[in-house]
Amino acid sequence: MTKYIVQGGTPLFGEVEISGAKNAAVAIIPAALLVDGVCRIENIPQISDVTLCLKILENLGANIRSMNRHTVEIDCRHIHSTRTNYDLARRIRASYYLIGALLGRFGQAEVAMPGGCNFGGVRPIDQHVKGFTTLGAKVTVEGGFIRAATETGRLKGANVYLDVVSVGATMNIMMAAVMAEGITVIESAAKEPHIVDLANFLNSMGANIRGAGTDTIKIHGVERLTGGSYAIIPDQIEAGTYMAAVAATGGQVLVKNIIPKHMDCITAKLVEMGVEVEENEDTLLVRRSGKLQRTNVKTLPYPGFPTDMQPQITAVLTLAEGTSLVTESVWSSRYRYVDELKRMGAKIQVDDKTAVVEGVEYLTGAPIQASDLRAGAALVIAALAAKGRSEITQVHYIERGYEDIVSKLQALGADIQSVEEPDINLEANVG
Ligand SMILES: CC(=O)N[C@H]1[C@@H](OP(=O)(O)OP(=O)(O)OC[C@H]2O[C@@H](n3ccc(=O)[nH]c3=O)[C@H](O)[C@@H]2O)O[C@H](CO)[C@@H](O)[C@@H]1O
Ligand SMILES: C=C(OP(=O)(O)O)C(=O)O
Repeated sequence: MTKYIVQGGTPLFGEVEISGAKNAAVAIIPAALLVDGVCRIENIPQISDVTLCLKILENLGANIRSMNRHTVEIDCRHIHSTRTNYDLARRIRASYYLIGALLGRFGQAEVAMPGGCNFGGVRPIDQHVKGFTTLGAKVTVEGGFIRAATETGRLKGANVYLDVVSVGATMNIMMAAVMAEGITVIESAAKEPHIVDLANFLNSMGANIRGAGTDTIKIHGVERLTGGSYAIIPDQIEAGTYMAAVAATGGQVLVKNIIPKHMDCITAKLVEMGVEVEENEDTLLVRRSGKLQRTNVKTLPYPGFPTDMQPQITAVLTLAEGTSLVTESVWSSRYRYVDELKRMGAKIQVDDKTAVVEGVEYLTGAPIQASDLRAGAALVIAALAAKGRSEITQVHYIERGYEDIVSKLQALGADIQSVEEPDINLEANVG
């Protein structure tokens, strides 16, 4: 079992380089299945979700060459199966993209029901299914697999009106439609930066997608996608997490390799809280010396405040002067980390979708456990700011989405170590 040991209370100083975006990478890698050629993908983050995505593709017959730590070449010219490995696919949320990609290229797909972060509520995929069926596929669930297939081997372009703004459904339907016959229009589409990134990737391989980043996306089906080279955008949420860490601990950090526009929704909130943020071409200088001020935060689809930053900003608000309200409006529930923050002395009351956060003078280190990826990030932030020692367990969740988080924080002066410990066998101690 790996755990992080954090001795908190040290302000962060220095520079941090942001990696490629997880939620773009986990879509673009499956999208390589649509390409009848070699895709060179650069700025791939070294995280466990990416490793899994690559393994799933390899099992389907993709030839994957690692060119360097952040660049892979994926050759999907000789895919031999449209049925994914059950145990691999069920472990990540993004495995749902394999359905759109396989269906779009081969007219059929069999993929395990997706996993991913468990926020304590449901994570439906009905809008994905609605999109596939509107394009002419039959979708069933059998033996834990989602099976999607067309009668003719090729989907037919159509208008898809999403009932909820869904990142996953928007990207999945885009993948399925890229080689469909005719034109597909996705209405009420999500607008996150990774949606634009996926469209740019597919267009660079020969697709014809217009309007990504707006709520109407138009896709002219093409016959074939060929190879090319593409670099993934920087991770908005990883960058936001380091910004939040500086806000919590104090100090000054240059956050490098970012797209400032993508950060506006996060920067604006931190500035309201008294954090100074200086924007340059592809960096943000983040500084906090005075007291943190209270604010209210409501998560919304892009360009609103991202739900994937909600736990991290809440961790910062536990140390702000006054009472803040945090409202989660994307997911029905995403507060499993709150009990862990309370172990550190945070004062938070959750009532349905709203957390009432009463700022405290300081947090104290404690043994705490990550319950999902961003919950884990929030605990790291709290532990860095807290007085004393924290032990964070279940850090494999954190490593799903943060490349080298321990060494990046150490380079900023944080006292954080990753340690391996044998699992405790409770049964062996009985009697
Ligand atoms: C791999 C990946 O990119 N994961 C991100 C993606 O998840 P994911 O794609 O699962 O999230 P969605 O944008 O689809 O979900 C948004 C909302 O729509 C609802 N919904 C979604 C699909 C559907 O078929 N039916 C339905 O009702 C969900 O319950 C949720 O309330 O976007 C979320 C919202 O920004 C992020 O938190 C996740 O980090
Ligand atoms: C919830 C997240 O990821 P996933 O959808 O892959 O579980 C996330 O990135 O915060």
